[in-house]
Amino acid sequence: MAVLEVRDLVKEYRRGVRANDGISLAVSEGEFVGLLGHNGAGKTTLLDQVVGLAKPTSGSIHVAGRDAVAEPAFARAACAVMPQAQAPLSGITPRQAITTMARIRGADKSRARERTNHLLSALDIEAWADTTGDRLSGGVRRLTAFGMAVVEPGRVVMLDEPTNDVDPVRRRLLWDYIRSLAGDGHAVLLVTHNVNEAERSTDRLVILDAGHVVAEGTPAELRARAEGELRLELTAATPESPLPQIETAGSPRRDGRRITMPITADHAEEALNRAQHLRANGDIEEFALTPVSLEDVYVGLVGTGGSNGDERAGGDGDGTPVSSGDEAEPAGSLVS
Ligand SMILES: Nc1ncnc2c1ncn2[C@@H]1O[C@H](COP(=O)(O)OP(=O)(O)OP(=O)(O)O)[C@@H](O)[C@H]1O
Repeated sequence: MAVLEVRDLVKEYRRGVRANDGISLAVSEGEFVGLLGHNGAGKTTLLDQVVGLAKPTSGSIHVAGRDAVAEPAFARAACAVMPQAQAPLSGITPRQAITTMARIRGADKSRARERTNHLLSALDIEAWADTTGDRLSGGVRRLTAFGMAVVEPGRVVMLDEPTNDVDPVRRRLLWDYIRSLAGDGHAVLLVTHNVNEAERSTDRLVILDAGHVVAEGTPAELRARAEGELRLELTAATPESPLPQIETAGSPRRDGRRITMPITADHAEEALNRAQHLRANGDIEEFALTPVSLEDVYVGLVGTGGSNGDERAGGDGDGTPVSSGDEAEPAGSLVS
């Protein structure tokens, strides 16, 4: 059953910025959904509207079957939110901040203490439990904010970039904890720019571009949209070196000396042989053949992003697509 249901949501800010432009999505009990999108795609605006911090221009939001726009107090009680901005922790410690949030959200003293200890341990921040906020690192502040949000989680848990500033080891603890929240039946909606981590942990992903949902599905479903199952990454001898003659499953992309080519599994062996030959000739320095990642699909869908689409590079965030222009050949052809 969908605990969070958003339909045709439009949010137009005063100066005419259409931050959400007809978004529909649903998150069910026990489901972990990742929300991806470029800077300014409208992710935070969506979360803000669910808990009444911004009012929709049109469309509807239901939390546990109730109209969240008409009943913002209910929505706030039913949703745990970790905002994007750092929590104001000056003069208070992680232990005090998390315990206080537990009390605000209805826990009695002993439960608040127990939940706080559990979170400090699960996130491995016990060493800083009694250090005041102004002396905490950015990562520990972020983990404290996460603890504050989920100490008494509510039926919906919404997290806006919780892993920012967090070290790789604790980031894993954080992802595991978020996964366990879904395992306990909470509906989890998580905003992130970390496509690879989202791919590993979430049940489903929703990709936003300029206020629209441009794709949604399980990580495997989204990966299946890619051209070819593999990527051949080559480092050319010089930025001017011609594109190597290799049969591709789509348009190669180029970023200086770095060239990325979509390859089908059927052509993998041929592509490797060709790359080895080019390296022996000194035409390329190195190469690697890797399975297609969700990041490849994501970059193909939203590119560098931009609220009016002007900044799009035709599908590549860090490289220049060479599907048109002098060096280009149509997808699926032998490029030279
Ligand atoms: N209070 C506001 N008034 C006017 N425009 C706003 C306001 N808040 C956000 N915007 C604009 O709405 C658009 C969407 O912003 P939003 O913060 O929702 O994006 P986002 O996807 O969360 O971005 P990021 O990944 O950078 O956090 C942007 O163009 C932003 O400048």
